[in-house]
Amino acid sequence: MVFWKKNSSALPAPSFAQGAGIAFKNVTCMDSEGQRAIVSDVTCDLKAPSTAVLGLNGSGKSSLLKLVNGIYSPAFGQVLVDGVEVAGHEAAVRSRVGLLFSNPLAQLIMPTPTEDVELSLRSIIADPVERKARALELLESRGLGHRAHASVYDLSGGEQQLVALTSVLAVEPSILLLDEPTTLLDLRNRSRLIDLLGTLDQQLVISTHDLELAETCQQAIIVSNGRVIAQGAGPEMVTIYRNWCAVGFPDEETEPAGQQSAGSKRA
Ligand SMILES: Nc1ncnc2c1ncn2[C@@H]1O[C@H](COP(=O)(O)OP(=O)(O)OP(=O)(O)O)[C@@H](O)[C@H]1O
Repeated sequence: MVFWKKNSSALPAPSFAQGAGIAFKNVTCMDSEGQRAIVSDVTCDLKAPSTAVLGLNGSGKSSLLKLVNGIYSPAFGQVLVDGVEVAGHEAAVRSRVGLLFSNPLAQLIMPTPTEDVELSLRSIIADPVERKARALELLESRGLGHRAHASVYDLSGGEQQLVALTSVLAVEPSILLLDEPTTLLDLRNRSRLIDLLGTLDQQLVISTHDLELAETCQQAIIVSNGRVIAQGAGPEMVTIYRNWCAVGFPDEETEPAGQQSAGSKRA
């Protein structure tokens, strides 16, 4: 696996085609040791306003998201974001693609919400006074004004998630990748987050085990053993996925129910 190369920003600024979406072209990504494909020959276009990525634990969902914003690089094939290949343009792509982790503490790196959002704004607002004012305004708009100067460790999980989302959205990316965004939330905060996602202008790609959330997405893909094995309308894919979870996936050998293990069998 190849990680982001710092000198990529030296390349000429690429011209993005707004709305072209995400394209995987015969993408294979190897694990850190280069021994095993964690994503195998994936070809698909993600253009819908919202796409759910469904799959069992370890099927490769997060790895697909990491390929889109250049945290992981393909060993073979190409990943395109709005018509621009991610490899070689990682910095430019990251300014267009926000990624929200399932555990907000994995991405809140500053001591307080205000400082975290300010850090995010550094790339677009040079003046520190203006930056702080904007950070406070954004936190206020998400109902977090009263927690703006608290320690991020003193926030509830739901508040941490909202701060992380505020930081990611502060730079107005055109695509938002969300990795299991509802996993750590209670029912109320889960509903609030789903409602909030419905108001965003960004193209959303959501890796999730939350099938109700997946049903709200226009599109869904089903990932199994690092391959995209189905793509279609969100609700239709959820029905198919539920069935495969019960009876076995097409690329698994038949095993007695309850004994199937993710990643252990190949078609
Ligand atoms: N950097 C890495 N080095 C080695 N193996 C990796 C790496 N990243 C992912 N993997 C492996 O690739 C497989 C897919 O991982 P991934 O995190 O993409 O799955 P997932 O579908 O998101 O799983 P979950 O639903 O449990 O979060 C797993 O077996 C995982 O251990």
